[in-house]
Formats: sequence, structure tokens, C-alpha cells
Amino acid sequence: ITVHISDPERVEQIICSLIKGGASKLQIITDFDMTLSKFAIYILKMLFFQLLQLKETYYPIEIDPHLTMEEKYPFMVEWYFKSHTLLVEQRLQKDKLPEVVRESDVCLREGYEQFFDRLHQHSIPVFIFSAGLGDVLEEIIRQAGIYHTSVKIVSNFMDFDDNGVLKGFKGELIHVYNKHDGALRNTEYFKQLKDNGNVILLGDSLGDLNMADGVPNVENILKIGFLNDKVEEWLEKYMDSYDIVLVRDETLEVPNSILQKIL
Ligand SMILES: Nc1ccn([C@@H]2O[C@H](COP(=O)(O)O)[C@@H](O)[C@H]2O)c(=O)n1
Ligand SMILES: [Mg+2]
Repeated sequence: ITVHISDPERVEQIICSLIKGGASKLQIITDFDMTLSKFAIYILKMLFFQLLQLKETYYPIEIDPHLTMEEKYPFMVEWYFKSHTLLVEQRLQKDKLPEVVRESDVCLREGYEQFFDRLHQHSIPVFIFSAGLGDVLEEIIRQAGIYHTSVKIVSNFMDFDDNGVLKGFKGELIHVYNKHDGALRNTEYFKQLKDNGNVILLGDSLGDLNMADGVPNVENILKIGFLNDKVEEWLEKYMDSYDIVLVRDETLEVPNSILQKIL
């Protein structure tokens, strides 16, 4: 594992404050694809070749170091719109989802059981904020045995007709670069956690840094970023934005060891 920290003293200070606050003050806000999971395309690549083709067009834009988030924004909307339309056209059936997930090669990062079990034991709220497919994500974590009561998912949820056939998506589209808007739509959730002012945020995209924008009373926040792709181009920017940057790390070892200190 390669751990990069631009300001080790600051990180130490934050971790000390998190330890002092303990379980009662803590909450977790995390992305899903490429943060909790190792690979982003899993199921979809097996089922829908056209989705893969879309990914080949738009993913390079998502991670292009020469474009700003604002420049990428319309492409992300276009990508998600096209892929959601494709899924609807495929008439995806709700009752097929468990089988689809079982047969997929989705792979959560090593150490995920320890991560979720420890959080569950201490009743720490976990907010999974994903621009992926909410129903698929739910099924993945259900099958992995980690869909504990303290886990809340905000994502793109499917809307099925009376026959269980996909007819569209509920609510406003969430994509990698509008998580700020989604965060602010969930202020009710964060208000209920008004005493949990210590946040550990986990993400893999710069867009994930906005996931905590709905938290009204942040006292301490530790931002851990997984840098999976185009490492040379992105490292400096990630180090400026995340407190801890984990490069090509396939595990949850670092978050787990921090949690072990706090809980
Ligand atoms: N049709 C799509 C749309 C997005 N992706 C990838 O999923 C990631 C978003 O999910 P998060 O849990 O990370 O918010 C994003 O990075 C896209 O690369 C996809 O594979 N297919
Ligand atoms: Mg992600």
C-alpha cells in the first residue's frame, strides 16, 4: 500500500480528536464504486455490452486530468441519461437482481467485513452515497451480509411498474460531480445526527469530497481518498484535497486501523 499524506501533523491532530470523541460522535460518509468496491463495472459488463461501450466513451472524460469538474458535468449527465435509458429499454426485471448480483464478479475491498462489523457493533451511522444503481448496491451489500440497520443508502433507485419491470429512475439523477446537491437534499438525515460531528469521509473521485456538504455541524473531518487510476497525473491534486491518499490500494486496511483506534 502506498499512503500519501501532505500534512501528517494535521492528520494526526484530526485522528486524535476522533479518538477523543469516540463512538458517540462519529459518523461515516462513503462512496461505493471504487471506494468500497474494487471494480466499477462488474455486473453491467456481463449483462449489457452497450453500457460497456458507453463507459469506454465517458469514463476517460470522468478521469481526464485536463478538464475541470464543470467541463465534465454535462458529459456525466449525458452518460448517466444514456445508460439509464438503456436499462429501461432492456426491461430489467426487479426479481432478476439477486441472481444478477450472485453471478457477477463484484468484489468489495478486502477487510470490508471487519469495517462494517466494527461500525455495526458500535452503532456508527454509515451513509453510502453512490452515483451508481441503488437497487444493485443494496443487493450487493445484502448478499455480502453487511446491510446493517445503521447503513443508509442514497443513490439512483430504480422505479419498477406493477409487473416488476424497470420503467425509470426515482428522484433526481446523482452523478459523480453533483454529490453536493444530493448531500443538501439529505439534510434531514444529517440533522438527526446532529451530535455526530466527527466524520470519516471515504471516496475515490474529487466529486466525492462534496458528500459531507449536508452535515451542519462538522467538528472534525478526515477525508480518505482512494486513487485508483492515472496516479501520476492526479496525485498532487488528490493530496491537496484528501487528508490521506491511498494509491492503488485494494483494501480497507487503513480505514480499519483508524477505526480500531477510535472504537
Ligand atoms: N452507467 C454508469 C455510470 C457510472 N459508472 C461508474 O460508477 C461510478 C459512480 O458510482 P459511485 O458509487 O462511485 O458514486 C463512477 O465513477 C462511474 O465510473 C458506471 O460504471 N456506469
Ligand atoms: Mg466511486
